[in-house]
Amino acid sequence: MPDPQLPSQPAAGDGTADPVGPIAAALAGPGWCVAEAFLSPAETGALAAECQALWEEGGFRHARIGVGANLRLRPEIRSDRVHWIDPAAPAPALRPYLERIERLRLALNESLWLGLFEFEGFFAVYPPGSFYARHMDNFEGARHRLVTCVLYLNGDWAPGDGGELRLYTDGEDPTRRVDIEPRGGTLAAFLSERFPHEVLPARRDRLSLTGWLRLRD
Ligand SMILES: O=C(O)CCC(=O)C(=O)O
Ligand SMILES: [Fe+2]
Repeated sequence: MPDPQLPSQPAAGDGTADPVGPIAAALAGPGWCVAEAFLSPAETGALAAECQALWEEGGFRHARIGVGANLRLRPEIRSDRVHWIDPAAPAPALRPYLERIERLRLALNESLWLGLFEFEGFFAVYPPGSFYARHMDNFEGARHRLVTCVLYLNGDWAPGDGGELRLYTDGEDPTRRVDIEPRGGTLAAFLSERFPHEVLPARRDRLSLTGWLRLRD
């Protein structure tokens, strides 16, 4: 099996490398990948500042799980806070990311015939001690999310800070897993239906932009 850990790449915005092709290839192969420097430090910093400003305005709420009438607060399962993005009016800081995700959507539709229709996503903040227990991204009764994309926004995340994304690479065997550090500018992408995952407790505020390429309702 090819190594799904993509090599560290130059900033995608500097014209020397485009991460979209390798990510699409990794999703078609092992089904998951980690792309460092998916955004440049400046682009990542602008998103972190946007996230911080929304937080200070009181724009976040406790994340819930489930769908429709079954949406529930379950802090014993997840304790992050979220702010959903309005795709019709994205903040300027979101544009470089949304542009790259749109190209990934088109590349996946071309290579894998996934029929991905749109992106939905939210800023997430995991305050110290918060986590998200092992889960799948599609809740009962809704199977529209095909590709999970998580972009990390803390420019100075260090190994002792916790908050790793633990991805179970073989759903049958819980010992087969990778822990992905949430370092600013890194994108973790995986097929939503294939990989259970969890977020280990963060020891400091952990900022991210989580979203899905999904089918039409
Ligand atoms: O932040 C992460 O690393 C993953 C978040 C997640 O699994 C989710 O929001 O469904
Ligand atoms: Fe998830």
